[in-house]
Amino acid sequence: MTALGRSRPTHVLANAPFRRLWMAMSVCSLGDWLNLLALTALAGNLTQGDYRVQSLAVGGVFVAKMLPAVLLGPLAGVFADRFDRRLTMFCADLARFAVVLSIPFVGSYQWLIIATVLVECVNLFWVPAKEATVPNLVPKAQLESANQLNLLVTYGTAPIAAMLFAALSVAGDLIAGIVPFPLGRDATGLALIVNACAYLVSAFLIFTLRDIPKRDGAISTPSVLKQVVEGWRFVGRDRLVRGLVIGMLGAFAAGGAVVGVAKVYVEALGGGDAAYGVVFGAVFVGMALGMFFGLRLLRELSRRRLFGLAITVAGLVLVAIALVHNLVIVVMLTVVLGACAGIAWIIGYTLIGLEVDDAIRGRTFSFLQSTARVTLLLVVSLANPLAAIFGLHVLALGEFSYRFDGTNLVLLIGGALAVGVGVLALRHMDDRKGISLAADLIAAVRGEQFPTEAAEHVPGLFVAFEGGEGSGKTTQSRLIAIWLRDQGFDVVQTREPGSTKIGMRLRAILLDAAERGLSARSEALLYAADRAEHVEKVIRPALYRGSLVITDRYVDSSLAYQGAGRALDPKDVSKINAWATGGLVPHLTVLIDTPPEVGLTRLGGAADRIESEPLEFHERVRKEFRALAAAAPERYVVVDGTLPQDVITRQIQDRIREILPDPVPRESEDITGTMPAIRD
Ligand SMILES: Nc1ncnc2c1ncn2[C@@H]1O[C@H](COP(=O)(O)OP(=O)(O)O)[C@@H](O)[C@H]1O
Ligand SMILES: Cc1cn([C@H]2C[C@H](O)[C@@H](COP(=O)(O)OP(=O)(O)O)O2)c(=O)[nH]c1=O
Repeated sequence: MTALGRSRPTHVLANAPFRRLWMAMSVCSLGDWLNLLALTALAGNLTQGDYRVQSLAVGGVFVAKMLPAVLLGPLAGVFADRFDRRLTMFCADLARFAVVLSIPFVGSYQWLIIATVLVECVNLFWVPAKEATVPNLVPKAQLESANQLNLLVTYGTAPIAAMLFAALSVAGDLIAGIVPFPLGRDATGLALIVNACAYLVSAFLIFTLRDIPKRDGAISTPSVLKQVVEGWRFVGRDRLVRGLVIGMLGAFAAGGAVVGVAKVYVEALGGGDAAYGVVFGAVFVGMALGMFFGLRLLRELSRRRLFGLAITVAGLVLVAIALVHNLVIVVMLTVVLGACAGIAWIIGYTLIGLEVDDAIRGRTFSFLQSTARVTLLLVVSLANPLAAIFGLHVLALGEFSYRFDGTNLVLLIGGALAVGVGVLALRHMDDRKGISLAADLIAAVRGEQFPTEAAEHVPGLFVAFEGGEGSGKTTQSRLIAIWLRDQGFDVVQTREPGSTKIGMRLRAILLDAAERGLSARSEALLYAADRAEHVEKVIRPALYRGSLVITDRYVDSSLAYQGAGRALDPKDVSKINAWATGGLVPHLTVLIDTPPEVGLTRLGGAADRIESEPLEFHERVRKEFRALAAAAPERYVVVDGTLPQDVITRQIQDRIREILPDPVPRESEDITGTMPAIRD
């Protein structure tokens, strides 16, 4: 999406030859979608009567449409390379025109399938020739915009084609009512004629496009299967990407299930070809709505959570579609389904763009595209045969009878799968563990941000040490960490600022005594930035491994030093820190309360930027620490820092002992059975 800002796609269209090619592509895309709709509808109409035969017939069209690309794709790429591209595209368009036009005139299912395979074989020449031509017509800097426009017409024409198909069906029925319709058995003939004409228009546009060079460089069309296998090797390694890819494919499959069985399903509900067009279009209209408006909705919800949620809801909606036998409700639900799938796609794409390393981003995208094709092929080619095998059942419940057929079953399975994938994605990539989804959702609906994390829900144990300069935090946190390790706990001892790579740089800026000009606000933001890194890279991962995390300073330091010390609004400091930490609160905070006169005299070496603040500053800091502890005594232990070290240590140990988990987690006790428990 960022590319839109860099070079507007309209600039590419200012380029006359590309504009002409783009128009040809648009017309062809519209024709392709119309073709898919008309052929599946015609296949269904030609085999009306037997439910199983009809399901298989519609499924056959999908298989005939997809198989040539999978089997012959790479081969055709090599051939397409040897011919003049303009001539290739021109002849391909003429051939497609002739073959598509013949379908309604012949009007038999066998010819429909043969013609479909022929058209797809011709497409195998047209598509690589077009792909190879675009870089010749467009300067490199605008290639990305050109590809976006390309994508826009590839999918953007689908709802237009669906609506056109519905309109043509109605018009066809009307004409057939007045004069017996001569072409084919029904109104799909009209759609196929329009489809054939679209290819003819494209042929004309291409013919007049003299700028297409004969050939230039090789066209490479790697095998789809090879792309998938190789892509997974890179993509499968990363947990986040794995979650995203599985989720996006789940969303894709859910949409595919509806598209695959829509014709037979709509007919079972009493709808004709026009209704089929409407349901088909509803998926794409919903998708477009989801992509454009979905992200504005629930702006405050974590994107990763919204992603999983959208897929889960899509699954539930699909289940409802499977069970409700009312065409109007089904169309409305289909729009919702499309919207959920659209939201999932756009979040997935954006997250991959933002969070996946540069080095594997390109591969991830191309992996996704090729896997999406294979998924779609599998879903649509399995959906109809599965529906056919299951056949038609009518459940009689007293006076009521409930129809449940193969398409219902397919939609039900698709829905259940999507729910499973959605829940998996929610679990796999949750960035707000410990906060219930419901609480998060309610907050997001109200427009509130980041409800505080209830510390009890985080696995592991999180203890923070706080206090003024020289109060003895470092000494005590070290002693406590040793004591805990001795008991068999996995302990991560860390501190702020500066426990991450970025944090070390921030620390250098923050504590450099020469850095006098730093404003209070930027100081607060830099400490928060360090904390955000610290939480994401060190603390959270350790807690979720079940470790005990001991940190020397945390949010309270910012509230005390920046809030009270620098006199910033405590609410603001609290808010940026809640954002930075995702609301992570320690289970226990140990405050070592030492008067600044005492603490400051303990320090050796040159004073850093903060240490060299006047005494009143440190007094304010101390007061704030004590106020924070007094406000939530259950989460604090306050010890007198002037006491001898060993006395302080014992006091802290006594308090921590109360909240220590069992060193051997219950699950592993179950597994290990008779293994002795770990003692000293
Ligand atoms: N309870 C105590 N009594 C006296 N000196 C102490 C005590 N605790 C720590 N010290 C000493 O004070 C100095 C600062 O302690 P340190 O743990 O580094 O404080 P902080 O991390 O809070 O700045 C160290 O030299 C340490 O040995
Ligand atoms: C974490 C944090 C530290 N600070 C200050 C307090 C300390 O003077 C300094 C941290 O330096 P450090 O050398 O770690 O001091 P200490 O041993 O006392 O912890 O940064 C803030 O002002 N805000 C914060 O949020």
